[in-house]
This record gives sequence, structure tokens and C-alpha cells, in this order.
Amino acid sequence: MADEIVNVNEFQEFARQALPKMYYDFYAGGAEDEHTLKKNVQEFQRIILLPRVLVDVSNIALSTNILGYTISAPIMIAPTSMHKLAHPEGELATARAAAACNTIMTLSFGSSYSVEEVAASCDAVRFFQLYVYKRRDIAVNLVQRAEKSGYKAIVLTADTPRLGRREADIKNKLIVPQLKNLEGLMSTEVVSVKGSNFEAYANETMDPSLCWRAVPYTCMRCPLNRRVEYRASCHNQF
Ligand SMILES: Cc1cc2nc3c(=O)[nH]c(=O)nc-3n(C[C@H](O)[C@H](O)[C@H](O)COP(=O)(O)O)c2cc1C
Repeated sequence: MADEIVNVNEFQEFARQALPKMYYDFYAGGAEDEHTLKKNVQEFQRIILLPRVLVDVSNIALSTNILGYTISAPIMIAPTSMHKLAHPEGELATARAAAACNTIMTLSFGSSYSVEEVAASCDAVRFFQLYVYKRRDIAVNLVQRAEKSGYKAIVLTADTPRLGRREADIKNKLIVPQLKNLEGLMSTEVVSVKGSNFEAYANETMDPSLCWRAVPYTCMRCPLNRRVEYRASCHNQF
């Protein structure tokens, strides 16, 4: 391992060496045979930048605007759960990094620190990512708490009617801690002899019937978030 980490691949190798295998696999792994995970990397390799030579690039502007917030470059922090599995400071450190880089952090529904703890820790511009459970009161509770804590938008995750079958987590019998944001609302502990309690928990709680109808339901409870546009064709179905 080089003394100084200079790129993302080296960070990944460093993490592999530093973390317990169970947690490294959780962060690095994908579902089933991991076709999509591999494609994610391969497809980026197909993008080649064409340099324009003899152009004055002494003054370049990468900054852009997201929902009215100016960020330093078109790069934001995507929601990823349970940062504390990697480091005790978890999402508090991630939020500090977002503030230092002048970008936006999207806090995961499944964060290790609560909505309120992350909000109190620094002044980064924050969005909150929402999973919609069968128990809709959970979504309402979290949207209201996010709004009260100064989160600027709700990022609705729409691709998880079921959690992908993450084979590494099953083999490792991954046990995830109680989700901080759900303390006092519901238990996320699932005892499963088959292995990963994460898959069992997620598939019991997620709402597979989630569709566009849920969007206004959620937004009505978040005044900041009323500027949602519906695709007319979808909207007409209701
Ligand atoms: C370890 C890990 C945890 C994740 N946790 C969440 C999560 O809690 N909520 C969510 O909406 N997406 C989650 N994601 C998905 C990411 O936000 C992101 O969409 C994914 O890495 C794919 O990136 P892409 O959409 O740019 O391909 C997670 C991804 C990883 C790798």
C-alpha cells in the first residue's frame, strides 16, 4: 500500500485491509452475480474526455446549482447507510467533508447517526433520503423530523421494492445494528438462522406496492418539497 492514498481505487484497497470482512463486503458488494456492479465500473471506462488544446483554462468554473443551492462541482454525496460500521464518527464526518467541499450530503434513512445528530453537527447543506415502508407513519415521522432539522429536500428511493439478494452478506451472516432513525418507532432486529438479518428485515418492512401515488402523500407533509413534477402519463393513472 502506497504511503499516500492518491485515488479512489487505493482508498478501496485501504478499506479492504482496514475493515472487518463482513463490513467491507457490505460496502463493496452488490446483488446476485454483481453484473450491475461490474457494469457500473465498465461503463464509466467507456467515457473518454476530448481535450480542447490551446484554450485558456486558467479560469474554470465547475460550480453548479441544485434546487437553488450552489455547490462547488457537479458531485454530491449519495445516500449510503451505516457509516459507523467503517468509522466511529460515521455520518458526522461525512457531513463535515460535504461542508468542507462545499457540496450537498444526502443522509441515508439507514444512517448510523440520527437525522437530528447529523443536523446538529455541522452546517452542510443536507438532503434526506427516504425509504417508504409498509408502515407509512414511519415515512411521515422521518419527513417531518428532517424538515424540522433543516434538511432541504427529500430524496425518495424508488428502486427497492425488495432488497437485492446480496450473497456476500448472506455468507457473512451480516448482522446490522438497530437503525438509529427508527429508535422508539420500530425494532429493526431480525433473528434469522439463514444468515443476513439485513435482507430479512428489509424485505419484511419495505412496501413493494410503492408507486407514484406515494409521492404527493409524502410531499404534502413536507412544505419544502411541494415542487414535485409528475409525469402526466403516470399521474393520470390515479
Ligand atoms: C454500502 C451502500 C449503502 C447504500 N445505502 C443506500 C441507502 O441507504 N439508501 C439509498 O437510497 N441508496 C443506498 N445506496 C445506493 C447509493 O446511493 C447509489 O445509488 C449506488 O451506490 C449506485 O450508484 P449509482 O446510482 O451512481 O450507480 C447504497 C449503496 C452502497 C454501496
